[in-house]
Amino acid sequence: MSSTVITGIGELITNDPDHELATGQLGLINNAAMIVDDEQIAWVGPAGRAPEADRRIDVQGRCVLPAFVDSHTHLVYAGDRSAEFAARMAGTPYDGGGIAVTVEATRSASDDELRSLLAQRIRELRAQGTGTVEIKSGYGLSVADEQRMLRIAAEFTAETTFLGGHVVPPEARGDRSAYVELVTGEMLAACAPYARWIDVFCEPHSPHAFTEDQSRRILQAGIAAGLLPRVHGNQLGPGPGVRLAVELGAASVDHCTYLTRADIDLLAGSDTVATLLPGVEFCTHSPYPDAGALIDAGVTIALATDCNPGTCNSSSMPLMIALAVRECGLTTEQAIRAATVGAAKSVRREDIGRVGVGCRPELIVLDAPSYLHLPYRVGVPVTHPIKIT
Ligand SMILES: N=CN[C@@H](CCC(=O)O)C(=O)O
Ligand SMILES: [Zn+2]
Repeated sequence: MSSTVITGIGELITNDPDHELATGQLGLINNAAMIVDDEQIAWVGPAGRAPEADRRIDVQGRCVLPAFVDSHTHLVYAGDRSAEFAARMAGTPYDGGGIAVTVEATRSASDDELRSLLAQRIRELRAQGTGTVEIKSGYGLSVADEQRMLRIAAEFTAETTFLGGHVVPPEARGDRSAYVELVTGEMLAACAPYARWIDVFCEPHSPHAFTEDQSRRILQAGIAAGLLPRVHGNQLGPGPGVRLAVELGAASVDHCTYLTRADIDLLAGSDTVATLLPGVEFCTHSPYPDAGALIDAGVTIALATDCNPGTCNSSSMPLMIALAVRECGLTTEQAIRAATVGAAKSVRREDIGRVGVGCRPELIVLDAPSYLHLPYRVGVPVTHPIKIT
């Protein structure tokens, strides 16, 4: 096994406020170094005390942080909905209807086409600082198409999510209950071997998505099959998503655009992370969620891109940080925590999103001396993955 010392780190974000040298909520260490072996981080401390290693990377005073965790994406798809984006910028509201357009294009694509589109999207998000990524199905909506989406996604990540309950596909609209039967039966059985998570679009404000009862049935079936629940909720208006997520012990409820005081209190008393997706508000011309109210109540929040062809076709975590700071009431420190350790919690992982002994060496360096440059240099590609081997 070979070891690498990364040194010359002007600012190191550890997200470990308990480290003896760390300060603030980001667990910041100035003039830091770390030792990394092939699999994990082996030592973190001041540059002057770094042990010897086989190889040396000197980042010359730049800022190093854990790679972002993008805990909510829909990256397996074919087709293009840029015209829909243009219509929304002109005032057409989003209701989930465009999902069927992507379903048709995705069903028509071959495995190789989907794999190569996904590989390109993964390259794109890595260049923007993302390490671990969660990927959902949900544009197949037939047994075979959902299964192949997850099979292809699983070639790229361990965080795969079965989203047969995204919308009711066009051919099933005459009998919505029969579609729920399919999702909870044959489709779940075919998909569970390729998925870690189950998700549902629980949204009474969309004619295409699922009611509270249907969503509960879908999530409970997934749980019974060994999958862990997460929920798309409270995106288009107030609704039952948060309540259902907390009731079922979901790791995360995502969107949280429209929350009541009762929703915030429920989240505060639970272990469910509120995942905010401000790129969606940007791309759908919607109001931004009030992240400050969640933080004040003690709720753990995550930030993710929701990268998908309909509501946010961006894989840029730095953009989500900038939007969270500019529009959602977070400090830069809170936004970076949400994009790293908060998002890691939303996929129930402790080995990512932090820099500590035993963590995975998913690290990025900024072309900047300070993390403050992340939202400050909005739109500028300042993130670079650190290649250990
Ligand atoms: N809201 C549901 N699903 C996606 C949008 C998918 C689409 O419009 O294609 C989301 O998270 O925003
Ligand atoms: Zn989504």
